[in-house]
Amino acid sequence: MPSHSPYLTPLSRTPGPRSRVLVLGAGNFGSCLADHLADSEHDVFMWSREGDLVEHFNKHHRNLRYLKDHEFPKRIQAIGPELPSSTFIKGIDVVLFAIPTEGVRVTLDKLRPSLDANNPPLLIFVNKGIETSTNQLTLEIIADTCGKDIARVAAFLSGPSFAKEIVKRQPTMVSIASLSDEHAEKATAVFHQPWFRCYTGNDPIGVELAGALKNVYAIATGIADGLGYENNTRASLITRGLAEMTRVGTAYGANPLTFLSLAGVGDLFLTCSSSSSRNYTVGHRLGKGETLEEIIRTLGSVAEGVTTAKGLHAIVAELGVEAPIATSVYDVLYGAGKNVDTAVRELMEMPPSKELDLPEQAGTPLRRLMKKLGLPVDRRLSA
Ligand SMILES: NC(=O)C1=CN([C@@H]2O[C@H](COP(=O)(O)OP(=O)(O)OC[C@H]3O[C@@H](n4cnc5c(N)ncnc54)[C@H](O)[C@@H]3O)[C@@H](O)[C@H]2O)C=CC1
Ligand SMILES: O=C(CO)COP(=O)(O)O
Repeated sequence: MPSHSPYLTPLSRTPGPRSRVLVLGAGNFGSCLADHLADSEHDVFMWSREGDLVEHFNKHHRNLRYLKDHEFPKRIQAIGPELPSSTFIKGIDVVLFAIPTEGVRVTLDKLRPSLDANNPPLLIFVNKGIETSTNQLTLEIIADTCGKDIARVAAFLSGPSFAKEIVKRQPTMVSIASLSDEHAEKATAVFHQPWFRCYTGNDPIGVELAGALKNVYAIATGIADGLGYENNTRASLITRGLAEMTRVGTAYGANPLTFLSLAGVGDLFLTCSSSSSRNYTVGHRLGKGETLEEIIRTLGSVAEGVTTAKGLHAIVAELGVEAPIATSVYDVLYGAGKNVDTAVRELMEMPPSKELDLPEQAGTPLRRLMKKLGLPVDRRLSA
């Protein structure tokens, strides 16, 4: 059972349909969601590419490297390091991708021959990033690797959800979006519990962009905090970060309201204001004077904002939108050693501008994607 404070009443489970779920990735988030799903009485198989972790997990019901203090339910079976066979996958109802974005394409490529395009398992993605080699979001990667039938029904779960709090059954709320309303509802039925409320939506591109971009702004607030700036600065960066995210998202074709959702401002606020966030921590340590190489070497876990800052920089250039905070983060991480203090000063010395402005031309990347998927663009487009 999860370890609650004795003063908190644990929320009880709501019985629901039982599924056979394959969780890909046994890091912080994969193992935390495997725990949640097993506690929701699903049959859970958790794949890891780390053979020693698999062996140790099945013997001791503990994860060798992540969430080390937590004892996992015995009904989770770890598998790996090889990906499961086609026959195994044919018996699976839900495949949950909980690996970093950089690993999604190659994993989908390997799984594709096992996926029946006419009757695929429900595919749910929780990664929050932009692929660096293509500057694509995961929905675009799915369309490339698996084709339109699978991309049209993929679902995306995102929102303010630190793994270490979910395993303690702290009340948590997330967004689940898909181009298919039916599949967003199916994914919700798999995850929803009184301690883990899921809200459905039909803007997966907005949900994905919000989840990926907030990591870059968390690096920015971490830098400011690390430098010694205080609450006014952090609140201002979060708010201007939200304006930037909404502007980029709208130009991409997302619904601007998505940035006011759990996946949007909810996760932005969480990640930009807590030292539990790896992305915030990267920024904080940069602000304190450490080098990026040293931070990455010792972090022990992925901070997607570091790679996403590159993809975002390219998208901002392609769409021609203003994103000064994202540009500053990119310059600090990759721009000829720009000093963090200089980056903050340059932001503060920009000329005054309108507070809320959305781009007039919206949706080119989304139009491209919807055309590829053979779907109408009208109700998805923000402007
Ligand atoms: N930790 C958290 O609280 C949350 C994490 N996320 C997102 O979930 C994704 C995974 O994050 P974490 O589990 O926290 O990361 P982690 O660093 O704790 O674990 C990553 C896992 O993925 C595996 N992995 C890494 N690269 C891989 C590849 N190329 N192919 C196959 N497996 C690979 C690792 O072996 C490890 O099992 C990220 O996109 C993150 O932004 C989303 C919400 C909350
Ligand atoms: O996305 C997260 C919580 O919702 C986790 O954030 P970090 O990856 O910065 O730890």
